[in-house]
Amino acid sequence: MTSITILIISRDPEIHATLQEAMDGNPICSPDVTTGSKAARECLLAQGYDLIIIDDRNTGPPSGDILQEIAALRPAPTVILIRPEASVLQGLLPNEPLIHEIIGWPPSPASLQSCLRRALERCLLISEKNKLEQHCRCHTIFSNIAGHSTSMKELMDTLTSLAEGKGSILITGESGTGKELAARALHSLSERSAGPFRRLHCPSMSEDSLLEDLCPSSATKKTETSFEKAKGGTLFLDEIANIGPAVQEHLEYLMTAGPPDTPRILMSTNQDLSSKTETKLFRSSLYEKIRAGHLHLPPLRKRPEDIPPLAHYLLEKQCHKLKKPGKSIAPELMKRLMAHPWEGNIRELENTIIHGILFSSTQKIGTEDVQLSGPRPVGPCSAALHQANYKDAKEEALKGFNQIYIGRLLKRSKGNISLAARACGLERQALQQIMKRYDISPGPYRPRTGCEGGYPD
Ligand SMILES: Nc1ncnc2c1ncn2[C@@H]1O[C@H](COP(=O)(O)OP(=O)(O)OP(=O)(O)O)[C@@H](O)[C@H]1O
Repeated sequence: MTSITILIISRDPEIHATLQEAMDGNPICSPDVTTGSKAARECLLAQGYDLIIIDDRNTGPPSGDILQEIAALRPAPTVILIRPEASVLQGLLPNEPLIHEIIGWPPSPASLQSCLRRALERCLLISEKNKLEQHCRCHTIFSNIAGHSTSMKELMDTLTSLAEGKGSILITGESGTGKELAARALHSLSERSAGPFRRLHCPSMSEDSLLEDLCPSSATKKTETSFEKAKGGTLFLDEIANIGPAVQEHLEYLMTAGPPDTPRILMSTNQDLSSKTETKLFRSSLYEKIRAGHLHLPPLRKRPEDIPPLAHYLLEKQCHKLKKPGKSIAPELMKRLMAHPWEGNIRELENTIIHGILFSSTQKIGTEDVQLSGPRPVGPCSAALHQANYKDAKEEALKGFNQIYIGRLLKRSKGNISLAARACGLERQALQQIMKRYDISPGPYRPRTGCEGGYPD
């Protein structure tokens, strides 16, 4: 049976007793009682409530501060306000939209019963609606996550239960294992799913701007900080391993004593934070806090049984995205995919599939349509290179690598730069810059007439 969590905020023991008596015998009620605003705040931080009853009789204007904090809670609770009897009739209250029922005190037993009944019915309906929405969300979210190995099933279970909590979560795993996908799933499955999801890519920000962005408000920043934009939702700090000491300290403050409207904080890393704490590069007190909620994504090579479902899922997804007719994977290619070590994990698999879609000329993608072993290292062993200084030798090796690698891409794309860029996971402009730097022209790879199957850029 659904149980309704209730918080009664009142200094008056008579109110506690009367309300508890009115609810007595109702098995769905489990009221917590608190006497002052400070204790109430602690309760609100610790858990979510379906129903909050606030005694507002002796405090002048209706408890503005606490009401403001309640207004920021997600999901929004049902709120009952207890007022001195006379003031019930005194027009609208400043926070009227937040308040669902007002009880004039002392109430008649009948009016108290009916007010509580209405509020509890409302809470039950909201809880049923939330459950249904959660069920639909799970279905949609999990249909975007492929893989049915035992480790993937365990991962889904951990993800679902972590999503239901309120604490911060650390997502670890090698590059390309799906950490960002997991962060988005955690947000979508959480009770904050209606709120915003903001991602901060830590390595691409300076310590100062990261610090500024993590502030509830910042005098120096003209635009809203990411913290503000993520209020009521989730803030995802991607790649936190190298954040500076000041950011680490502020993060720890947010996680321990941040304001109640602090967004839920998710973090990711592909590094070993525990060894970073040993070398004092990462605050051990922060590490202890963030690893309390931990989700680890195993590398693809440790779950080869996930490769076929992932390959099929990514094939369908990318054919749709690239507006290509449905294709299939030849059995020989699937065998090669299963045997490949996938150091770049699912992102590498996805890029391989994109390559196959773009370069296969039939409906079936075969081994000849993909590049699994990557280009062979070029030139570094030549005698001439060994005589050059390090900088020149490196530049020469890079030139050779780029000419062969990009040359092969352009050959396959018949000189089409956009297509070549997409196949290797670069932006068109970035590929063009590299081509310019290493003096690579698409001309020789283009068909001689405009109608020999070349693609317009
Ligand atoms: N289980 C999965 N099912 C379907 N697609 C997946 C799965 N895991 C990852 N992907 C896809 O693989 C790609 C890489 O995933 P993502 O960006 O989440 O990895 P990451 O671990 O955050 O990578 P990085 O550390 O390099 O930032 C994305 O396109 C993502 O949608």
